[in-house]
Amino acid sequence: MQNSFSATPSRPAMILAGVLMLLMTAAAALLLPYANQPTTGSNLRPVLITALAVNNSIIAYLILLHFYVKRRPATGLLGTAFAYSALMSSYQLLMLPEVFPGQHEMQLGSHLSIWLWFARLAGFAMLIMLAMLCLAWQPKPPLSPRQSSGFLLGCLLLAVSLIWLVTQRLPPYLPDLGRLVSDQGDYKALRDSGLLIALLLCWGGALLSVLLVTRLRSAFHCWLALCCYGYLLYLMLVFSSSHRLTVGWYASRFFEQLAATFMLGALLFEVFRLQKRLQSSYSQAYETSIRDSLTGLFSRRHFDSTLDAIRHRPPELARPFTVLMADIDHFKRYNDSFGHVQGDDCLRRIAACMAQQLRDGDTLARYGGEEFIAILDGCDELHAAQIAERIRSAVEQLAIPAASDNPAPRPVVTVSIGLYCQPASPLAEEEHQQVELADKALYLAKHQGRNRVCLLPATAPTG
Ligand SMILES: Nc1nc2c(ncn2[C@@H]2O[C@H](COP(=O)(O)OP(=O)(O)OP(=O)(O)O)[C@@H](O)[C@H]2O)c(=O)[nH]1
Repeated sequence: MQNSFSATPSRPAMILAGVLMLLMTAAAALLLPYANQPTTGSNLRPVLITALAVNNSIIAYLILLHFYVKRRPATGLLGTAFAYSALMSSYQLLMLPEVFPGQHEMQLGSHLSIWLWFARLAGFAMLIMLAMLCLAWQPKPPLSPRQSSGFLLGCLLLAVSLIWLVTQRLPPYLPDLGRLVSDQGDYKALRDSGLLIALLLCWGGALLSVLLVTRLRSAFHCWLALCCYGYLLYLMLVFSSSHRLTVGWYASRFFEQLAATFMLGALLFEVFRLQKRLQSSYSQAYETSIRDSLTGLFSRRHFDSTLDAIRHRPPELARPFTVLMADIDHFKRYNDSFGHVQGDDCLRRIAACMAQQLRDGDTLARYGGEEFIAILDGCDELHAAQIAERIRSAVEQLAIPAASDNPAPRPVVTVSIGLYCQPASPLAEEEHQQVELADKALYLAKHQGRNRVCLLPATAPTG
């Protein structure tokens, strides 16, 4: 069930839902004494039913999309409940005399009008209860993609057949409901007929099933419960007034709209939350993909793409840059003496030390094994040599004890550094040639006795 709408309600969300529930109750209680007061307002029935149909269609669409992702049958049924309500509202709208005044066959008689209203509300509540029942018995693994397509089709068929049954098949067999509402909009008789009690029981059942099955463990279910509560207040206000277009009549419609608005708000919030989660997972995945897991420096792949971007920038933005390649001296001996775990620690300390010596805009990466590489953008030979010397000296000053068989004069871990400075007007044109040249400089540094910086002149042959 938690997988269906996963976010546990946060404290502020619970408080907001609680406050809204209290406000709704207080507003309904305040309005009750004036429920029968007539208003001078015009008949907004078509507008209100249109709003309801649109809102419920969007809600159904969003829930069914959620079902398509999570493939939980209960979610499919819940979407069906809202789709049913939306379709029934649309049907009711098309039949209103105010919408097609000339089309007599389209106009609702009181009999059909009451029946459609009753069937929409009762069917909606029962479908919510069915969804909750399904949630309580829901099998743990979600449906397979094929099963979920079949289930979705089944759900839509269920909604459409229910509507067909309600609108086309059942009306001739129903007792005459027309007498329950007079032409002047007096529905006192409807109030006393037992239909309202039946609707109250349906929505009470729906609210109870949401509370019992979900125990409000997710934010979405909190709002679903509030939606059911909104429908209960709606029915109470219908109960307390006896005429159309009275304060109670308008207030009841307001609560019905409010119930739909809560659901829409909750679903849009789910979408927003999902987008936020997606964004943060993407950022996390991207960060992981460009980082070396041991040292936290950039990965070789990221270095390559950065170098590529620098190499291909437009000529008007071209400026010199330096490729710096550093390699820990006699690291094999270090590993052999102290073991790989301590070797890893040594790599991490040297990586952090090197990163400290560079500017924010420089790209420092682990090139592989005990080799590091950096791009010092906008850095000419003079500055690059100073920075490289600073790095070399900082690593030496870390004073990490070297292996006992290290032939260096000072028994600490050191690095050799090779530099290649690329002037603004390129000498080395081929892909990765700057790296090859920096590697060549590093080889020279090793050859000349290690723990030193060697710079390959930019005028060196590029072959
Ligand atoms: N602990 C540890 N060792 C690594 C890692 N990657 C590479 N190495 C070790 O680094 C050592 C590199 O050895 P060599 O390529 O012979 O170079 P060197 O001993 O540093 O000698 P010079 O470079 O010539 O000074 C090998 O022993 C590798 O096992 C790593 O991630 N962790």
